[in-house]
Amino acid sequence: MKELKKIEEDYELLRVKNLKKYYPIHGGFFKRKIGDVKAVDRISLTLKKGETFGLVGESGCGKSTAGRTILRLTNVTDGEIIFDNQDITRLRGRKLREVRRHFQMVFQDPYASLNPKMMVGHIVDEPIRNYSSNNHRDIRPKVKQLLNKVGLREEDYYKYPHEFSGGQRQRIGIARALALNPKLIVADEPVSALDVSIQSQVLNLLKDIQEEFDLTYLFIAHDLSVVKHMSDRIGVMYLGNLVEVATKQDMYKNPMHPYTQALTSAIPNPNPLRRKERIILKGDVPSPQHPPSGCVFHTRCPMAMEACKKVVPELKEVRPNHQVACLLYDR
Ligand SMILES: Nc1ncnc2c1ncn2[C@@H]1O[C@H](COP(=O)(O)OP(=O)(O)OP(=O)(O)O)[C@@H](O)[C@H]1O
Repeated sequence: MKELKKIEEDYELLRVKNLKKYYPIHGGFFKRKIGDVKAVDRISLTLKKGETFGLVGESGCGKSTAGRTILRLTNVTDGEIIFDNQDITRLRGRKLREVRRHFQMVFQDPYASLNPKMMVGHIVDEPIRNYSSNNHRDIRPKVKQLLNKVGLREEDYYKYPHEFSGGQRQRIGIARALALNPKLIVADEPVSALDVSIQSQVLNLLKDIQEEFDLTYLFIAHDLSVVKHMSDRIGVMYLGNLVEVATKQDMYKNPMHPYTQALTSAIPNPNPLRRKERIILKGDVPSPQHPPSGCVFHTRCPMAMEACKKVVPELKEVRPNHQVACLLYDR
């Protein structure tokens, strides 16, 4: 089914340019600003209509912050977000609310993200009611239809979240995300809280509804194998920076950034002839409050050169459709 997916190559639904999101740190007696957590530090990416862009990286590298900032759930520190040919970087009030109806987020934890006191039907119809004067009864048929689309039953409308398993709760979250016919969904580790046995069912559901609802996904995960299953292109993040962007095939066959090479070397390969030698990175990820100078990866990079301490590498196309931010390729 995935192979038949139609990506509108020429239509950029989203363009993010030099996006920064810093969280101020306050301290001292007067609670003055004493620094910033540089959660996202100048990332650029584009999403074509209909594609799935996988964003991977270790915990704390800024993936969720990037997703939330792109959807304008938090203010932007610097940079530019163009969605559907509209600059939404600094929209506020009514205009922001209007554009937000085209975005939805599917969260990691289906236990925490659903209001336990609300009936499933009302959880799913809430976004519609937020944007219209319809009442529950007006939209009940549509909501029941949505429940069917995500593999739940019409009777489930009248139940409460605690009556469902983790996988079913994630289906409820997905039905709610579909309620307003969004154009872009950020799925933030949507299966990592679920049993392995049901992860693929939920991933397959996400793929199926992508076709049917004409969706574009930003799919966030720390696990490269999940991203591989879902994505057309993949971006690898390290300490608030995007270090490599490539098609799924290229990213796995020919990773170019030393960080991606280390990540891909950790993926188990059942074929012994294709198994790569595991690259173990030294040290821990530095604090995003005090990121290293130059290339943020240089303190752990097995290939680091003197220049890497000083020069910030730009994300550049080094092969067709393959961008890397690394001085090794900066010729
Ligand atoms: N509201 C906030 N205030 C201050 N710092 C924050 C806030 N949200 C996130 N951070 C910090 O920003 C950095 C990036 O966090 P983020 O959650 O975006 O990373 P992540 O890659 O999604 O990690 P995880 O997979 O663990 O969710 C972390 O150092 C985190 O502590």
